[in-house]
Amino acid sequence: MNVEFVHERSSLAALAMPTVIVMTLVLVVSVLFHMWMLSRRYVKLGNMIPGPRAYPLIGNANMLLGKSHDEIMKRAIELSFVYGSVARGWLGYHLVVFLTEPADIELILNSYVHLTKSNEYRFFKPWLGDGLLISSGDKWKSHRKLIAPAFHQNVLKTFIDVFNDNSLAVVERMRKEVGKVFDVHDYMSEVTVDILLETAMGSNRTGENKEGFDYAMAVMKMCDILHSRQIKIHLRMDPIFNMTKTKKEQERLLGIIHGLTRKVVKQKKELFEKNLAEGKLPSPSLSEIIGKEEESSGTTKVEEPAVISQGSMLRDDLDAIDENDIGEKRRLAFLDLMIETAKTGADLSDEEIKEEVDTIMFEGHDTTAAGSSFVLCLLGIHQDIQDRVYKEIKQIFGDSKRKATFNDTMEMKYLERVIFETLRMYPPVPAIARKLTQEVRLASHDYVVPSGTTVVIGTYKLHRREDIYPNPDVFNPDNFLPERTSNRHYYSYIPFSAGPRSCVGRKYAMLKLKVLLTTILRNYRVVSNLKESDFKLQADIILKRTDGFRIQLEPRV
Ligand code: HEM
Repeated sequence: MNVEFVHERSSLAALAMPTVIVMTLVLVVSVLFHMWMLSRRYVKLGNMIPGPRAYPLIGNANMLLGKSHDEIMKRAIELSFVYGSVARGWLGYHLVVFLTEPADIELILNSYVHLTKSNEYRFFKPWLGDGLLISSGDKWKSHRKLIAPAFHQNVLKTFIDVFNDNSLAVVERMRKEVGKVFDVHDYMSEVTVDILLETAMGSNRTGENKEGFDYAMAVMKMCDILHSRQIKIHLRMDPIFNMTKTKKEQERLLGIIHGLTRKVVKQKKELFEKNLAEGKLPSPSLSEIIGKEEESSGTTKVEEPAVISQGSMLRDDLDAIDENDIGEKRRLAFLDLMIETAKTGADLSDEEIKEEVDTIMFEGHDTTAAGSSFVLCLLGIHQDIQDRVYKEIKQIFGDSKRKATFNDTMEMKYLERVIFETLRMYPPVPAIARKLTQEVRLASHDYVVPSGTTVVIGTYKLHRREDIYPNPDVFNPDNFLPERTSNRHYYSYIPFSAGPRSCVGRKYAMLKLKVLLTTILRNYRVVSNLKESDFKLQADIILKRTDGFRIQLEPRV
């Protein structure tokens, strides 16, 4: 036998020995760890809930690996048919429970206990800090109470001109697309940022205002970065993300965004204080704008916990209010209202005001851009429904070219149903996630969801339940006729979430969508030769089409 060969074999064996020992040790520790985990109440309770077979250490994480976001979305929908309205998954040993039963959803969303957002929301932190969307506990409660009045209907009414002017501007910008197939989302995104710049900060990006322009661009790019952190597994991990060019770009964009928000907060505050020193009290005050009843009670109302029926939610968005009331005379951005609130004794620092403005810019942007884009795509496909919307527009405006008023928006009943139906089938926020800090016994099944679990409320799937919406995959605005909505469980329709932590901007969004969509439809017929089955949906924080929101426009004569 070759001596050299024998020597090589023995040194290989010497090397292999420790490796075998280490591997055996790892295996034994893993098995013991797995057994210990199985014996824990958390895991035992989780395993009582139906779900796909979980593997030691990885749980069901294998189902996500290497999958694109539309594949994950497709798979999640398939599994929802297998496991029903309560299902679980394991990410390693972290329990994730999916709920699509209105009674269970109510338990979570209508509670003042389950308000903590899941870890997924951490990507927003560098931008939004502790703003309303991600804060929790007492901070969230007190800020919600301070901010909700700024979204009062009387304040929103003063924004009608901003909605009109920016809608007309985007109609003009889109003229160059006439006759072509194009992605309408870019336009909807731009007009949304423009409107938010004016209504949230009292700023704009027209003419000389380069800062406003850079800010708008930075908001749009930051949204793209947040999306890519959701989609790309490696970017989800902070240590890896921190080494990428995207992180550097994020820092640059946040420099622009925070720089402008801070500057505007400072300027507006100085102006407010100067006026105050000169005895020029803001008139009317915020409490005068939103009505005497709140002022006299000494507190401002937090939005009602949503125990109202769906039918009344439709009315809630458009309460009849006199066109010539005090609010019309004084248009203030959300930022001004927050400065005023802070100056009248509320505990709201400059940095906190900045965080809330940033939050409104983020939450108000992508959601409404996606919502309006979906409406236009669906109207392009369903010409009969577009004709009915146009007939309603003609009844309201006749042949006049005048701008929409608040009262006009109250007449847009059919369009309202079209928007609600679009948000049913394509909810811009397709899922809501909470981290449980207390265990919950579900209403629909005899399961206890342990504390520490991530609960995912599957809005998209809930909105397509056949027992709630017959023919759920058919676009039918009549699903929102008052006689149909009045018999439905309130928590069976939650595009804006519901309960104490519902969307603070929902009335703003509905009003803006109505003005924007009617302005577009008064000028163009929307055409599409696609079918809804062609839509490639992306499972993300915001529901979008990966194939683009492609439509065509024909000028109306
Ligand atoms: C179609 C448009 C919109 C949809 C579908 C929508 C949907 C939602 C949903 C589902 C939530 C709850 C998120 C969660 O709990 O994780 C939410 C929260 C929020 N939305 Fe909207 N939103 C829209 C427009 C807006 C607009 C225009 C604004 C502001 C101008 C806004 C501001 C907010 C804020 C500040 C929160 C956090 C509320 C809190 O936690 O107390 N949203 N939105």
